[in-house]
Amino acid sequence: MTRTIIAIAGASASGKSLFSQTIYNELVNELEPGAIAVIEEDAYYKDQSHLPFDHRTQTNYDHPDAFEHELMCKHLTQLRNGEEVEVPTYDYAQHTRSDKTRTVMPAEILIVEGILLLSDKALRKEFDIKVFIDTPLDICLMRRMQRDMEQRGRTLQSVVEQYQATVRPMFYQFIEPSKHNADLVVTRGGMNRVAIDIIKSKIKYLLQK
Ligand SMILES: Nc1ncnc2c1ncn2[C@@H]1O[C@H](COP(=O)(O)OP(=O)(O)O)[C@@H](O)[C@H]1O
Ligand SMILES: O=c1ccn([C@@H]2O[C@H](COP(=O)(O)O)[C@@H](O)[C@H]2O)c(=O)[nH]1
Repeated sequence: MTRTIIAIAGASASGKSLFSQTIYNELVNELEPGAIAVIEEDAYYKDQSHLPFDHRTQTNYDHPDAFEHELMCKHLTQLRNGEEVEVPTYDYAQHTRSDKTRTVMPAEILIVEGILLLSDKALRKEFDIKVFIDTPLDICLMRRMQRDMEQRGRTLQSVVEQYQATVRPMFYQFIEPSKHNADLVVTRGGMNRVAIDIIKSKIKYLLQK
């Protein structure tokens, strides 16, 4: 069986999750059970439970070193080879992994979404289709403020400070340059109906082959 791994990369709050989840939700009931799955790069943030909470708030979460990309690569290889994997789960409010894992079965179509997927050479080799969600950074910041305060237990001050200290500089150092590794660059992210339909058509085509 040929399996296809699709990477959806882009800035924080650019709409990667919305784009990925829209494709997944619109296809999941149409396809054979288990044909499609989604994995988040955020699940592979390093475990920091050995560090005091104050130290964890100081981590640069937008630098590649914050992730266990080796484990992610290993899991993608296992999934491609037809093996199930235990994906970690991440707690944004506690800034560390939770003690639960999520079992992911080897789907024919695997969508992977995350900020630094296209900046890592080893990870890039795992992807058959590479998409970059290209959303202006000021719009990402507005969305991130709202989302992080509502869903990730953050204050406005902490979002702004982190944005200036790491999120913005790391975007220019790592994420934006990685756009050139993409096969497709998508504007308007999760609301780009044409782009969503193109990826859906490609997935259906691959599953018919
Ligand atoms: N095109 C869009 N228009 C309006 N809101 C959007 C759009 N794309 C994403 N959002 C919202 O912005 C927030 C961040 O989007 P999300 O998909 O979680 O970003 P990412 O996964 O890139 O961090 C979410 O609350 C989401 O619903
Ligand atoms: O403990 C953490 C872990 C991550 N972050 C921020 O999350 C984003 C990546 O997630 P998206 O869903 O793509 O926005 C990244 O920019 C980190 O800064 C965090 O704040 N705290």
